[in-house]
Amino acid sequence: MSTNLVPSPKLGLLRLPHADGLDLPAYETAGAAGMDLRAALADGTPMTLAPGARALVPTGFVFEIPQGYEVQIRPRSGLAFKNGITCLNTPGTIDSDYRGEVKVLLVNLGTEDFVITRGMRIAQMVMAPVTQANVVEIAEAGETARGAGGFGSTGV
Ligand SMILES: O=c1ccn([C@H]2C[C@H](O)[C@@H](COP(=O)(O)OP(=O)(O)OP(=O)(O)O)O2)c(=O)[nH]1
Ligand SMILES: [Mg+2]
Repeated sequence: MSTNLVPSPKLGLLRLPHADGLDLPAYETAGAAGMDLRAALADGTPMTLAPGARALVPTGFVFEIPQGYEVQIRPRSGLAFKNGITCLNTPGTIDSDYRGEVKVLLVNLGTEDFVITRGMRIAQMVMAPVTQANVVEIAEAGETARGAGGFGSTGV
């Protein structure tokens, strides 16, 4: 259930045949920012990620994201802490006009094999507003106190 004061934007989820029977992503608590994504692997054919290996894991859903929004795919902290499993391209970006299956790019940064089974919650998705910039090429960039200082220029 949404606790937002403004109406929640609609996120369409198109279930693909290999997601048959899997729970829809859902907010697990009233204030959750993300919804967990499940591995839509065939039953009985788990995927093993060896240390250092990466794999694209299917979620079994096509998203219909409203224009003006994106979906970010982020790691789950429990898997990262316990198993060294994270999303290689975090945060993954799902464009509002993408109509392919959403997949999760997992990498095993741990020291043990990690076995992914059907229905396992492998990552989370956060829907967020995006602003498309009006890009203009300029001749000079306006002066600021920071100038070109960065990468630790303000000290520790
Ligand atoms: O974790 C991810 C990241 C991306 N995508 C899908 C949706 C996204 O809209 C599309 C393109 O992603 P991105 O722009 O990050 O990849 P790219 O390498 O720039 O590919 P493209 O040239 O297709 O944009 O791939 C996923 O399913 N999972
Ligand atoms: Mg791209």
